[in-house]
Amino acid sequence: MACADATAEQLPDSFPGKVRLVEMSPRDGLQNEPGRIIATAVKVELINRLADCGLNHIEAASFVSPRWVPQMADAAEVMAGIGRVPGVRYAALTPNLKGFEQALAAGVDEVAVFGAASEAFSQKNINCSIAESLKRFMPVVEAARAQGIPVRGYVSTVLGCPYQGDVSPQQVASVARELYAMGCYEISLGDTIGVGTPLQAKRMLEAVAREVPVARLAAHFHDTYGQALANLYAVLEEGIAVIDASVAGLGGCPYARGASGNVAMEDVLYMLNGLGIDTGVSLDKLIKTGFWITGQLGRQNGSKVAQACGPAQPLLGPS
Ligand SMILES: CC(C)(COP(=O)([O-])OP(=O)([O-])OC[C@H]1O[C@@H](n2cnc3c(N)ncnc32)[C@H](O)[C@@H]1OP(=O)([O-])[O-])[C@@H](O)C(=O)NCCC(=O)NCCSC(=O)C[C@@](C)(O)CC(=O)[O-]
Repeated sequence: MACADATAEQLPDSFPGKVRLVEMSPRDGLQNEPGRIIATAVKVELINRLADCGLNHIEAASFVSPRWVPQMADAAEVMAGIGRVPGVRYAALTPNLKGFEQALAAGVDEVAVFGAASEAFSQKNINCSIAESLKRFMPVVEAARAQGIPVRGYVSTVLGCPYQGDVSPQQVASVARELYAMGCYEISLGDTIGVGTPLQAKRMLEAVAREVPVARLAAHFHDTYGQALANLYAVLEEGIAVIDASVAGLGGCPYARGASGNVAMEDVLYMLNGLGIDTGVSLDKLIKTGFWITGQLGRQNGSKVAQACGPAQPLLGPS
């Protein structure tokens, strides 16, 4: 069987017919890369290649404090360097008004505020409580609305926190509700440390869906414990139709100890192709892009599908 041709099965009724894929690698994928600062030109080429794969929603950068996340310090240069493909939405994280103003000047199409369901994680990641973070996001959402820029909202630690352990579905639902009520058009639910399992993911989603329509929710699962695809299948069955993932499974949050990458985009796409769910993305090109970026970073490709299908390409390593 050719790699791009996972056999399409009859789609169960509860599944969405179409899924929007949100590519995380230029931001979530690279923000935690250890060792050396990745060249702006590499980030720019990655984003251009991802757009060429058919991905039309790419989180390209992060306008956060460079002291907190040095890998994202060149966000404005990255935005200035990329080719802007019509129909592709180039998004960026903005934790506060300062970040929003920089993102606006850099010409992003969309911004995202990022909160957490766990107090401890909120403190470690953005240096404030959940309540304070929500207060801080409000002017960002208002300023974005005034400029006609859509705002996405993240809730981290939806299935567990590296600092405080269990997180209740009700707490996730409460933060998601606040972000949605504030004006975020979509809430992305992050299993930041990839500890969740399928029934837990379903229960969490059921609680959130009582507060925010499921059509306004996205799944953002990391694959630390190898559960991400199973968890995605569980939430697809509940109607989730937006999935965040990262080519080659790159990534991890600098403020979540032990967190590995996002679920690999290639693996998600292979599964969706097998379910007959339309995405408009080329698996073949994506696999090539995954090998290209892992070659640039000098690291192994974290996608099982790429490992199974791709030519065993030698790592080029950093030059
Ligand atoms: C939120 C802050 C800024 C608070 O950090 P703070 O230290 O409390 O902020 P502050 O307002 O006191 O400012 C301190 C300094 O930072 C500067 N500053 C302030 N804001 C900005 C900005 N936007 N851009 C550039 N610089 C900024 C500000 O100007 C000042 O500079 P100084 O006067 O000391 O020279 C900080 O904690 C921060 O940047 N955190 C970022 C953390 C981060 O990016 N984490 C990774 C992304 S979240 C994630 O990965 C999870 C997710 C989304 O993928 C979903 C999931 O998987 O769960």
